[in-house]
Amino acid sequence: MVPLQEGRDLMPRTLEGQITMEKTPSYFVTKEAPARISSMSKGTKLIVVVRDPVTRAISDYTQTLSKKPDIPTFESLTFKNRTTGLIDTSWSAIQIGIYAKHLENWLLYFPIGQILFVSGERLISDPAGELGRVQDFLGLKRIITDKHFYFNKTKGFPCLKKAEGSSKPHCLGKTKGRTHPDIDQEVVQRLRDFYRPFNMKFYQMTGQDFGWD
Ligand SMILES: Nc1ncnc2c1ncn2[C@@H]1O[C@H](COP(=O)(O)OS(=O)(=O)O)[C@@H](OP(=O)(O)O)[C@H]1O
Repeated sequence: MVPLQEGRDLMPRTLEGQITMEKTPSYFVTKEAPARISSMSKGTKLIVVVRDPVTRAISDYTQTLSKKPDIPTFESLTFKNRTTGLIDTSWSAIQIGIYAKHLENWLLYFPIGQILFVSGERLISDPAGELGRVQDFLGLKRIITDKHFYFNKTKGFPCLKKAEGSSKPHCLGKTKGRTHPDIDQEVVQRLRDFYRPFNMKFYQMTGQDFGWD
């Protein structure tokens, strides 16, 4: 994360009728981020894309594995002690998915109405619907609709019919939508049990049921 003044200097000036956006996934889990952003601009609207924390952890691991193929297995990193089933909550892949805990930190500085939670699952199954919510939240006209997307069977994900400034279709790159390794189902179940209470708390805090169970 860049220091506040530097971060502000890097941001372009926002004129009347413009919206300045900044995307840094790690902000949601960075302890100092809410205070820093709030002191820069209290009215900032925040958008967080969340997905099932178990799939998120496996996705995170898959990304690391692609860069460092020699890391231990997902199963061995998950536990502090496999025999007792004690989960290693200090492993970032696990820690990041405890959304309720991170959200508590943001609610010290921002009202819940200023944060939009986008479902990662619906972003795939109904991209236009989810982007409709984003446009409404930002006070924009619903310009992006169903017409802008098609389902790419090879990629297995929705893609844009036409990329901005181009007449060609555009999918996200090779690093998005990687095949995940098969994980021991017992470990997956243990993680489901671990996250359940945090997920319930998160649904309660956001007033949204993300259907992760
Ligand atoms: N349209 C489309 N195409 C490809 N991928 C899609 C799409 N929509 C959502 N996703 C999901 O986005 C996941 C990658 O996002 P990340 O959060 O890792 O992105 S980022 O690196 O933090 O910017 C990526 O996770 P993985 O499947 O684990 O790669 C996808 O599940």
